[in-house]
Amino acid sequence: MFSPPPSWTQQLPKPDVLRIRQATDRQQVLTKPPGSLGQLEQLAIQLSGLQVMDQPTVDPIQITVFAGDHGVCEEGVSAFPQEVTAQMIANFAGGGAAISVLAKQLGASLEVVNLGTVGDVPVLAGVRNESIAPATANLAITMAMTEDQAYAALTSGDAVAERAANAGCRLFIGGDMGIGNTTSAAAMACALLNEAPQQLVGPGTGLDTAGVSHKSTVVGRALERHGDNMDPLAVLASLGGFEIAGLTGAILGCAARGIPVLVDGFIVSVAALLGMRQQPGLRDWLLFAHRSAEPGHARVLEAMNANPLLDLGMRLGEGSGAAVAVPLLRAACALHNNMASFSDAGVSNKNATS
Ligand SMILES: Cc1cc2ncn([C@H]3O[C@H](COP(=O)(O)O)[C@@H](O)[C@H]3O)c2cc1C
Ligand SMILES: O=C(O)c1cccnc1
Repeated sequence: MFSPPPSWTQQLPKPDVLRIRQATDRQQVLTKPPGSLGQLEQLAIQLSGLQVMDQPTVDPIQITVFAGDHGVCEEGVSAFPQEVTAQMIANFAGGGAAISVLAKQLGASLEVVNLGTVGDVPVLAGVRNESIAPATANLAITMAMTEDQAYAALTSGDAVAERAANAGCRLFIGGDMGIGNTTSAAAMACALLNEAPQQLVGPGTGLDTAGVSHKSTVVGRALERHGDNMDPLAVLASLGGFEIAGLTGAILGCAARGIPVLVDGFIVSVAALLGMRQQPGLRDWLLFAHRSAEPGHARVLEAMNANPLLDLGMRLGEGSGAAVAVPLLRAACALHNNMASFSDAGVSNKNATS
């Protein structure tokens, strides 16, 4: 009955080669030794190619936090109780969550898409209730969701991208809220990367050593049930979360509509990895903000050949690490767009012979 959004299967656009060449040439003639702005140069060039703009910009920014609860919480895999998911949705809307503060500081638009929580979520400004079910099923013992539920979550994510494109968004940041989601993301990453749970399972919100060991056992049971099927939809339905599926749908949907995506931490990276397994061309559209302290993130980044901008020991989710990296992208664009060239400024360029 349900089907995936078009961005799940249709060819994604590619970066504009002409803009990439022009932006690369421009970086060579700005008043600095070539390459001296390091990754900031590459960021501006990538954004110019993706946005098909001579003067790249990251504004306006859309931040969307996807929320969903996880049946696997009944295995005792999180340091926090499940009702926190719904309570945090109210906190996002009330302005008190980390991402609320950061979005306000950046002047970015923030919305929450609730794909299903155990706790009640009242009608709140800035929160869309698109509940699929109160929670996923316990992935340690059964499929987390049906294929139809996975399609519904992917479609909610795609609709976020559609609204962002209609609003003229130039940069998308996805965030996650779902107690238990580091278990789901670790299980998905193990399945996609053929890794053992011990390699990718970490403390999440703050489990102690015994807690992490128990969580690894739970992920191991899930992987045994799941088998070695690496098909992205199968991995998502079997081991995923509604909010992770929503993130994948939004990330693919943004790429399909020409919007670059600044990837946050462990959870969002696993959603992006899943999207890349379905659509390898997605990689072009991703910028990587930070390396989360959640230990599995490094391996997931490596699988995407990603070298993130920041390593601040953050491990929150919500899109917070991506939000913190936005000023670097703004700096990259400002430098690219506003620096003088050697000829404009009358500065002697590098000796042709040296
Ligand atoms: C108050 C609070 C705010 C959060 N914001 C994001 N997370 C993050 O932590 C959770 C994942 O960790 P685990 O798998 O250990 O439950 C997710 O909700 C994630 O978004 C939070 C967690 C808490 C407790
Ligand atoms: O890096 C993340 O996305 C993360 C880490 C811990 C808890 N929640 C999210």
